Amino acid sequence: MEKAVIIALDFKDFEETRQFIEQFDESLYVKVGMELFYAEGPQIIKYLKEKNHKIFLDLKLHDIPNTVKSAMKNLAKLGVDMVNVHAAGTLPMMKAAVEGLNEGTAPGAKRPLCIAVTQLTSTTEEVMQQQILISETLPNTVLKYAQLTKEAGLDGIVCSALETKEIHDKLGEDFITCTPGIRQASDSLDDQKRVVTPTKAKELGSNYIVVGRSITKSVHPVATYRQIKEEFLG
Ligand SMILES: O=C(O)c1cc(=O)[nH]c(=O)n1[C@@H]1O[C@H](COP(=O)(O)O)[C@@H](O)[C@H]1O
Repeated sequence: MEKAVIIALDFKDFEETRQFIEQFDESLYVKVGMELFYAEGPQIIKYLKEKNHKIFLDLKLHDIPNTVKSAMKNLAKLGVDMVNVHAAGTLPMMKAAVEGLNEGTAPGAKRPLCIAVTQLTSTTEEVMQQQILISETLPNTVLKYAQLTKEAGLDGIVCSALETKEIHDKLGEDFITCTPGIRQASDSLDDQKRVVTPTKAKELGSNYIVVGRSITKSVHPVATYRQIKEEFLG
């Protein structure tokens, strides 16, 4: 199973992104989320692909099955490596997402991996129970959503590294766990709640860690990236 540090390019526009990317001379795995994609659209994907970076397009689709299917068909045409949905969209929506991706992927090309967000790493069990009105525990909710995700034919989930081990134990090592909410011990948590260090995420078996502000707001982004990569993959 592939393991990688994915850098979240949470920048306001193309220019900020270009300035960040040009500091690196190696091929990266980057994440383009709502902020950057809504500002720049497909041209940002084209730029990153031309620079030979792998791309996780994180738009967290959550709508009726027909809409998600059509949207995924269009996203597949961008030639990205990974996309995602919210598992809360339920089984029919997730199945439709995969159908759309299959239809949109060019013949002979590899369809983008598709993963589902279980519970956001900014959510605590208390908030989930009191505001989303899910009465289960958080680990049970993540597990149930992960089971539905697998049943729908997706490749894995987004969760906290805190949940990775149980997911791999129950659903197999091949089922991808992509884990944001990564912080070094000395970092500020910001809006994240279920937080893990890169070293701990490695121990717990995460396939991908997603790291944004710890790298992008660092005084030395390249050095910080290499250090996190060494901790997670080394
Ligand atoms: O799907 C995601 O990537 C995601 C899911 C989740 O549960 N939590 C989460 O933080 N993310 C994304 O991961 C990145 C984390 O950024 P930092 O908190 O700056 O490291 C952001 O781009 C979020 O949009």
